[in-house]
Amino acid sequence: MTKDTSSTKKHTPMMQQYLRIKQEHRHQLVFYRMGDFYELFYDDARKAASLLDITLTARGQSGGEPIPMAGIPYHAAEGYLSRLVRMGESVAICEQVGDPATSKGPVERKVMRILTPGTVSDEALLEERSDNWLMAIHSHEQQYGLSWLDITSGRFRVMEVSGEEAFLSEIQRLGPRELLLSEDRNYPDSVAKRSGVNRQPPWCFDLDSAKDLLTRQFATKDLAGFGCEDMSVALEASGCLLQYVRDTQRTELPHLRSLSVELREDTVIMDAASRSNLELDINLNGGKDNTLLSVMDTTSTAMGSRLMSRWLNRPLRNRERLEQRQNAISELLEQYTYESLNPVLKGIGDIERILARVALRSARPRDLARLRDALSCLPEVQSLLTTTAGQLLGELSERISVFPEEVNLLQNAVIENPPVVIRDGGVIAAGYDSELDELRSLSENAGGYLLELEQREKERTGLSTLKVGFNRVHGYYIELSRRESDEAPVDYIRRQTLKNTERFITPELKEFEDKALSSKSRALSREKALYEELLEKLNENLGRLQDSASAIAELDVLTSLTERSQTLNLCRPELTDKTGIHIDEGRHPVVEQVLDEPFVANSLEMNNDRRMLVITGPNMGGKSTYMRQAALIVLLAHIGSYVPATSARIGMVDRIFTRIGSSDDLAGGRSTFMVEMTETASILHNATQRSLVLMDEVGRGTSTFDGLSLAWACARHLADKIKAFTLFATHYFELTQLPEETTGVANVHLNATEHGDSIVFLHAVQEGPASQSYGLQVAQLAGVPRDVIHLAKGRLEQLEAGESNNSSEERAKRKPVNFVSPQVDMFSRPSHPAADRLEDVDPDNLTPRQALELLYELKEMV
Ligand SMILES: Nc1ncnc2c1ncn2[C@@H]1O[C@H](COP(=O)(O)OP(=O)(O)OP(=O)(O)O)[C@@H](O)[C@H]1O
Repeated sequence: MTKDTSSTKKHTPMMQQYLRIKQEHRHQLVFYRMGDFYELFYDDARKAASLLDITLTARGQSGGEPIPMAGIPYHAAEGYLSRLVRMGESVAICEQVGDPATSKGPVERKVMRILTPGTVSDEALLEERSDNWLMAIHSHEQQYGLSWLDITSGRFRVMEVSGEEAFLSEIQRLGPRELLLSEDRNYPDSVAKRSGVNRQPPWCFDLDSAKDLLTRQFATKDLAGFGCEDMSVALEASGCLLQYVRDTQRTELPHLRSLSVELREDTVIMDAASRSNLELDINLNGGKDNTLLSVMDTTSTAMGSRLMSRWLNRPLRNRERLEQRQNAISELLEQYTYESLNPVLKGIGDIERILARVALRSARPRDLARLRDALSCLPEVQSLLTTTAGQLLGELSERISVFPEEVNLLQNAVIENPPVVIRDGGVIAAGYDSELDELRSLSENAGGYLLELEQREKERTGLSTLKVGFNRVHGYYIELSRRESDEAPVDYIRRQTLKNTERFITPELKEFEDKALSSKSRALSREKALYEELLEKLNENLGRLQDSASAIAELDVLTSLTERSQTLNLCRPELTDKTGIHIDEGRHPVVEQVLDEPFVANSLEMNNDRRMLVITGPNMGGKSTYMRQAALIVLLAHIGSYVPATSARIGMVDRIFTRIGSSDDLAGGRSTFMVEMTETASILHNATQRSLVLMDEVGRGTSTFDGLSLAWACARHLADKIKAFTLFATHYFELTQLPEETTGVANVHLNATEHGDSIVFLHAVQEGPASQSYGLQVAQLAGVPRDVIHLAKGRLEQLEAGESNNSSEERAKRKPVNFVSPQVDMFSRPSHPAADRLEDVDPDNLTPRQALELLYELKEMV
């Protein structure tokens, strides 16, 4: 805060009040209510002006300085709030609670609502198809505790991970909207500088307070039942998170009913880079189209769509569970139940979030109308599922209850199409409450009474211009033209003089006004009380309602997967605990959808004798597509989905790694090559025999020899030491020698043919290495000027001639050396010192790092 706000002493009384409130809400923008405006002052004003592009002005002076101010009209506040929250800002809304008429000094004000990106539950402030995670993190050395909650569903999770990479990958998986970090911990910029980061004092992460808070929330003796009793770092994070939610919501949180532990080992692990490379729900440009989710998600409800996204981001390794999902799909397919389920599910909508708002007592009238319509659909879902025999569908059907009492209650209590807010009433149906009906009839019958009064007064006074009217400021009145106003009877008391008319009130009209207005306001408060009571009644069954909602969401995802399997012609993959991947005529689920021409299906065979495929072929030939389709098929199999192939047998994998494409991480201070090597290092450290690894053009970002050497060393390490299932696409033709050097490696290539001067890509995968590289033809296709192509052709011919002159005979003489691949074995000439150095090396006992260092050493020698 700037110096002009540091002392409250010299400030005006109003500013003193503001500064007191601001002191308690230092991390939030304070919206301070002033009549019809919310005003922001000092730094808040500067920030809001720049974020919202509104005028920064000044409101008088206080403490001897002008007060910077930015104002927002009260009626337009929602739009501005939503923009701020989307930008990751938190806002404290401070209302006038005192009566201006009786206040001495500034009207009493109080913060009534706190909006933060991770705790909003208002529909207008949320993205319908994304989870809205609030996350807290704590750490001790390399042990990280994560706790995350979606207040709009009550989903509350914890996890502990070791090591920064795992920690970063989980944050990327969940993409929290708001992140609570301790003030005394340092985290990498990708975490600490995210939008929505909120630093909390270290004592908020106290373990004992956390346990106390959590057991009170769940009304349990301890946390043993949740399986997280010993996860102290994660519990410290959970405690901070729960306290934060309590502070911002200022209401009970009955929909937070349990805390679940997530274990990384249960899932197919993907690091942050692999996840984004595969474009699961966000494409490489940051958009949402052309992603796996965009193709697979035809769910009928937003809660289903959010679950689908969670499934894709967290593939499972539990084969039994996955087979249950497959069985559910095949059952839905066989019975065509999915076609009948779709429209019913659409009618149910997003009850998960509605129920959360019911729990938070912030449900709007339309939420209740939607809940009423949704609950009325549940019996139909149940009857559609009665014929199922499968385990999972059976389980879901059991979890979906019917709620005749709640439907009845809502049908009787709420009108068919209620208004957006309860503020002005008109929500509770007639006939639901006799007291409300009576109060309403009093105020509604006013019209008839007033007409009768007008008629009566006209007759009594004989004045023809006499009219009875109502005005919001002055209330009821009798109006006479100026001309006739002098003839008003004595009991007419003058209320207001207008240009052409005079307005009066009579004792009778005043008495009626009091009664009518009071009955109106009494009806309104009665209605609000009934509304609260309604929410209360719905909350009595909250647990069962939430269970039904989550089962419906799961059914929705399964129905969507079923529809997709039919429409996209997918097949049921066989899942096995044996290692290996066998895919017949596989397709890339996303590329297939966007191509105008037919997609060329390709098979893939990987087994213990064929663990690495070196993939060559021209640029644009389809190497990346082929590799990604393998990963996406494996991933889809691990969510229980059918896959784009004619048949598939997938050995369960533990991790999927991708080193694909490169982009600079300039903001993070890393060059393309550095990014590439960091990702490669992570793969070499973490891949196992059960991992699927995609390596696309490793080493491209540096000089040819460096790059080739690196690519080669990585490939050897993956093939010889790790024995991971690896697809290795490369333009380094020298790597096609790998199958001769080591076991378990095979060559495949993407084919293309020359057509005159041009090239035709056939996109079919064939055994063996590619025969040539077609780089110049592709450049020509891409529109590189003819002169440049011509120049390049000349240079290529020179290079090729030079190479064949000096190496054809020598090459023949060279015996294959285990360590260096044919084109880099320039060091193996007997007279060279590098050759002696190589003599000392045992290639089988080299770590990748040693191999790289050795290569650099050798390079220095020549
Ligand atoms: N199997 C296929 N069937 C039809 N079209 C395909 C197929 N595979 C790839 N394509 C088309 O070819 C384009 C290029 O594919 P891809 O990016 O996989 O080539 P690449 O060999 O990795 O190229 P580069 O070496 O330049 O990275 C794709 O965008 C797609 O339009």
